[in-house]
Amino acid sequence: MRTAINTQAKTDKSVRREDSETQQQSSNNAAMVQLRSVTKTYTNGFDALLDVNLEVKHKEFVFITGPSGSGKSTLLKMLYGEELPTQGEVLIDDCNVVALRGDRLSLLRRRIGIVFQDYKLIPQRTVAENVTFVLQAQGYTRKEIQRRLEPTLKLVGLLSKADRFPDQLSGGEQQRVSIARAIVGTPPLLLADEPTGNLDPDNSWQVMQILQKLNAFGATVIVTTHDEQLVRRCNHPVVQVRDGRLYRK
Ligand SMILES: Nc1ncnc2c1ncn2[C@@H]1O[C@H](COP(=O)(O)OP(=O)(O)OP(=O)(O)O)[C@@H](O)[C@H]1O
Repeated sequence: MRTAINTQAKTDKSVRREDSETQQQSSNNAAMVQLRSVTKTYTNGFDALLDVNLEVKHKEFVFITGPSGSGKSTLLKMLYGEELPTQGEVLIDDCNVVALRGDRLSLLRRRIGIVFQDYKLIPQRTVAENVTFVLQAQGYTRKEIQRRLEPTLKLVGLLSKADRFPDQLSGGEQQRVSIARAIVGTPPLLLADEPTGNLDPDNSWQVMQILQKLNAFGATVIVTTHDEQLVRRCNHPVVQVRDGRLYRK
């Protein structure tokens, strides 16, 4: 198991623009994600994470487990800059998330795909539109968007449902749309926060198989889950969060 819970020296590089270039440059042994002595205290004084250290290497697949309220979502939120640590450093590919603002934070976020438990699809938009609207906002050409859309929908098994609206899909299908949206920009890092929390065992397994396939293609994948059975079924490193501290299982 390459996942290490440790402390390392400080580095801060600028966000690199080209995903594919960065992926090629990254060796398997380089850290994709590092938390260094991270504490998160919410404004009400609650310590959600306490002096936490974590390292996830490029191309690893790691589960984050732990009881409800233990700090799993807080940990993921800090990786994409939704929450800032009260103390410590959060590094993505050696880039200090805490120091980023504006465009540089937006560029970093383009390199991170995020999947949520509740899908967060736009009801008035079709599957294809839900998957591609971020690319449109980022200024991709129509040709490039089309080039990316078809293989992405194929990968999640929804090519035939590109013109459906979210309320015409099952929960499992909606979650697969949200995975397609997260990966259509080919981010090297994929974060999934309880992606199977609303799904039955069959759909959960389907989602896990897609995430594992993306990992086999080279993405670093971090998944939070309560589902011990699912964790046991997959052979990936597990980090448990308990009372704001991390434990390797
Ligand atoms: N904005 C906030 N302000 C204050 N406390 C918060 C805030 N967000 C989360 N918390 C608290 O921090 C703790 C960790 O929350 P977090 O959502 O990270 O837990 P979790 O492990 O993801 O839980 P679950 O599995 O139920 O989603 C909880 O006790 C929660 O109540």
